[in-house]
Amino acid sequence: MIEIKNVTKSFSSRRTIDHLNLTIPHGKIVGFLGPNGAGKSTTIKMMTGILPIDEGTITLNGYDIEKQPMEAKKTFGLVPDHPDMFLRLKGMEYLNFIGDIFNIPSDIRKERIERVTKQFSIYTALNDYIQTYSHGMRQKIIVTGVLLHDPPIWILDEPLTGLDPKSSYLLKEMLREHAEKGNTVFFSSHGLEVVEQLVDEVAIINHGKLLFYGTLQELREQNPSNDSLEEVFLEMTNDA
Ligand SMILES: Nc1ncnc2c1ncn2[C@@H]1O[C@H](COP(=O)(O)OP(=O)(O)OP(=O)(O)O)[C@@H](O)[C@H]1O
Repeated sequence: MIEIKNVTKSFSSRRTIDHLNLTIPHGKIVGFLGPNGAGKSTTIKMMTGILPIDEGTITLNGYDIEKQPMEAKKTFGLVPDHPDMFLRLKGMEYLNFIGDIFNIPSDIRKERIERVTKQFSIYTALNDYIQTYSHGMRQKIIVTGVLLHDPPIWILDEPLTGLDPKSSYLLKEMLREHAEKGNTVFFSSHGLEVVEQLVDEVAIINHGKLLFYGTLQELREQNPSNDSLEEVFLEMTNDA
């Protein structure tokens, strides 16, 4: 479970996140929607301890990300929007680094790395430098790292951008399976079709404020005059 309580964040006195309250429960896939600049990545960066919070608190499975960062960080895996990290490591070195940090026994490590990287078709690239990987391959190596330590909470910032259809399908299956086991999956997306296929609930923000949180069914019931999720979304986030 992720609990965001009254969180505010400003950049150079411009308020980007404005008293945001949101609880992401166990056992659900929650999609995080909002137009460009709405504050999705900023929220995810505060959730994961990358950016400090100005006001309010964020807890992950009960651990405060600012007061108990070590405990909180053990409970989640993050797939960031720009997967351009550890470029000077080879794929296998990166995965072993993750395995060492999270004390994953070598037999489990070997089995998970082999299984997931073969599914993602990056097994044969594990001895290449991440620098040489495409955007999609970089995403896949980070997702493999998350699956390697298998934390209860998965947080993903636009995870499907740049993935080929097979990998995108596979990742969606993995997200569903993770939530079905009672875990928490929270991902931001601009792909409304993906959201419609995958999520149990959606959170919609604009200008750092929560506009809606609930199921797609509830969203439709609240907006009966619009036929599609696209129309609901456009009307809800229309600034004109
Ligand atoms: N480090 C920063 N310094 C100054 N302003 C920032 C910083 N990070 C984000 N912002 C601003 O905060 C606002 C929200 O940005 P954010 O990246 O959270 O939006 P987003 O919803 O993820 O957008 P997108 O869908 O385009 O990725 C934007 O106006 C952005 O310019």
